Amino acid sequence: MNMKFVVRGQTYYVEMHGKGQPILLLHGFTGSCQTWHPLVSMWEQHMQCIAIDILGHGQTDAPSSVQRYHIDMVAQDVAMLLEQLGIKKAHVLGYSMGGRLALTFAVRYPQYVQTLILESSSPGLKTEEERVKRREEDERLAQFIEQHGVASFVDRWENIPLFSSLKRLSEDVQQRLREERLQHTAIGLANSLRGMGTGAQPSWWEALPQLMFPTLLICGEDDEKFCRIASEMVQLLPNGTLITVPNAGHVVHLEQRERFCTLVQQFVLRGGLLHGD
Ligand SMILES: C=C(O[C@H]1C=C[C@H](C(=O)CCC(=O)O)[C@@H](C(=O)O)[C@@H]1O)C(=O)O
Repeated sequence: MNMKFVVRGQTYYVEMHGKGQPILLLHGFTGSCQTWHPLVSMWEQHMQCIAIDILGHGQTDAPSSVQRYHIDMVAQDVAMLLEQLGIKKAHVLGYSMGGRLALTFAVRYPQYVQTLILESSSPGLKTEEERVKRREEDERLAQFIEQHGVASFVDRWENIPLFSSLKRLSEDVQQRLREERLQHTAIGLANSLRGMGTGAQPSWWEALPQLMFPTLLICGEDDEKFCRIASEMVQLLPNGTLITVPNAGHVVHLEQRERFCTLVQQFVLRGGLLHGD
């Protein structure tokens, strides 16, 4: 079921599939609800899947004001969307940028969170020096998008080292991912980087020890950077589990779809426990 909701003047596109325990699905930068389509068919028998196009992405509005994309603003939008949907508590799954949003949402609105699942994500950058440097990098990337267009940006983006393992996937899967990345507007992607990029958000490193709900961190074995981040995060989480998935890089849900699906479903249906816990 596809719906649109207005939240503080912004129209959000939402897809809902299945029945059972609600799970909120938050895609990554250049993603959309389509990110989850290959997985929902396996989850919908047991979980009510609620996917959102994040501000600036897909069929959700892409406002011109950078401030509107601040990750705290978007997390509040998510809370208001759940209220409109009548959902008091949900499992929350975020991939990459969507994981940073999921973590922001969990820190700000823990009352809504049953369990938290973060795929290839981070709590942000620890120091203001790192954040300033990253904001400058993301500003340059945002200007590239605006000056050269989304297609040129996607050509560049899909070839960064972080996604090198995706070349192992079939042409069909790679083409579908490319088409998902191409659907957005330049202003939406550029302002998403400026407003909710890794350098623009607060650091949640010091908030991790306060997160009492079960938290599952998933990273791909070949994604050294985000496995390193996850290994540090799990030490700080009171109820954290880290699963490193072999033969996968940053996009675990694509590169090891069955394993990812099973991990998430087991974690959700067992209330935050995994086999052998
Ligand atoms: C390249 C880095 O940062 C980017 C990498 C991943 C994030 C993401 O959401 C990518 C999703 C995708 O394209 O499949 C993105 C983000 O969190 O906004 C980061 O900009 C890096 O080395 O940190």
